[in-house]
Amino acid sequence: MISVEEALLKIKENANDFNLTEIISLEKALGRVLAEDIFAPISIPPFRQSIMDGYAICSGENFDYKLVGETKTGESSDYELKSGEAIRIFTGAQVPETADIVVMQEHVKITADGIQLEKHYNSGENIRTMGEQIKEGEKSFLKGEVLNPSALGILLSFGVKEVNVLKKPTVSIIATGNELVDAGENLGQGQIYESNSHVISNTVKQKGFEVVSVSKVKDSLEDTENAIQKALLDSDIVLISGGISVGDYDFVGRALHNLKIEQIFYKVSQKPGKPLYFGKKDNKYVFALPGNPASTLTCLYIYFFELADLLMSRQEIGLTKIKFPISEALENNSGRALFLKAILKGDCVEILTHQNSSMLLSFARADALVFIPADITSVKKGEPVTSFLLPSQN
Ligand SMILES: Nc1nc2c(c(=O)[nH]1)N[C@H]1C(S)=C(S)[C@@H](COP(=O)(O)OP(=O)(O)OC[C@H]3O[C@@H](n4cnc5c(N)ncnc54)[C@H](O)[C@@H]3O)O[C@H]1N2
Ligand code: MOO
Repeated sequence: MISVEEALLKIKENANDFNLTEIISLEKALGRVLAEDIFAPISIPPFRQSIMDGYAICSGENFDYKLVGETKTGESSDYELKSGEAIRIFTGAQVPETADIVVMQEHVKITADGIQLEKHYNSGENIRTMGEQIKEGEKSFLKGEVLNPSALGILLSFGVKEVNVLKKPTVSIIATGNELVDAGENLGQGQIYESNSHVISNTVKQKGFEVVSVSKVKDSLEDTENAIQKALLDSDIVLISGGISVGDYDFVGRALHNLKIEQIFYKVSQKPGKPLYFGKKDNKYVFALPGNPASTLTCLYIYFFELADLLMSRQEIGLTKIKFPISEALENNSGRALFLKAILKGDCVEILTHQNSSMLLSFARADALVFIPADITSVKKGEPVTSFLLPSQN
């Protein structure tokens, strides 16, 4: 059995095998991660631009300027102005090479053959120079940056239509167990309604990944093997619920072995979620999540989120960790690390009741998972404890 820290390290060591990229249109690129550096194909702005509505002048000896033409926004402007000449110009319009100042229209008087300035202007005023924001050829974005609306705005202003991003892994879900019945069906003796596949699917979507298939299998080696094999063809990550413990009808471990999935780890010294399995085949990943609902969800938040963020080259990996003083003392005699459902109250974190791995209700109300390392047997009231903040649950 390995420690939580070792398990997270093993995920990190194995996450770089994925590294797949795809070219997508900018319309679909919000929130995606750049797969390569981007160099500006053109300067921004691409020409000298007027910042104001007014007059572009070629500065002269006095305040009087002769008006010789006009450039509207969107037109090219190749006036060859001589000192003392001006053209009418508008915000965003091209300033001719021979003009060195744009004068706001509020600061001029109209004269018989042109304009008279009412104040002194310095050379370059009210002109955006070409490439003022970004020069052609400049490295504008780095591999790994997330494309937010403004980044996409810049790419559009480059005239770009497509972008090379990291491929988002796709996910398949398999729920195992003879006892499972879908909501709406009759519940026989010994049966329970199936919930894990939905919890997993919603948590995967919360992370922004696509679920491409959800299947349910009975406790049979053949069915389990077939379902895993199909899921590996359909998707990049396979998440299996239940059947990973040591019972006679827990077939997931044997199925994974028969399918020659490379086991990276099995069993983590933690509560809940001890029989967690992580493996890979080529650049596909498999988590077999212990079937108890709170174990399944804890393992998703701690380990699947870690893998997901690593595969997407995110800057922040896994749930945000903050230390808060604990509101009551606690004991840990399990010999395993604990992940405890907790709420934030004032400046403190309070451990909720109903922590059993079968209990999901406390999770529904939790803000955080408090982590108590395996070697810590007691924590005093007020001691700071590591708290993994849960993503907003709505
Ligand atoms: N002899 C031992 N027995 C067990 C051990 C052990 O070390 N030695 N570990 C226990 C721990 S810890 C856990 S956790 C469970 C995990 O077992 P499995 O992953 O094989 O899960 P199942 O037995 O299939 O299910 C456990 C529990 O969860 C319910 N369940 C399963 N799937 C769903 C679902 N899709 N929706 C809702 N609920 C589900 C299932 O009915 C069981 O009650 O093993 C212990 N045993
Ligand atoms: O490790 Mo299990 O998830 O405690 O019930």
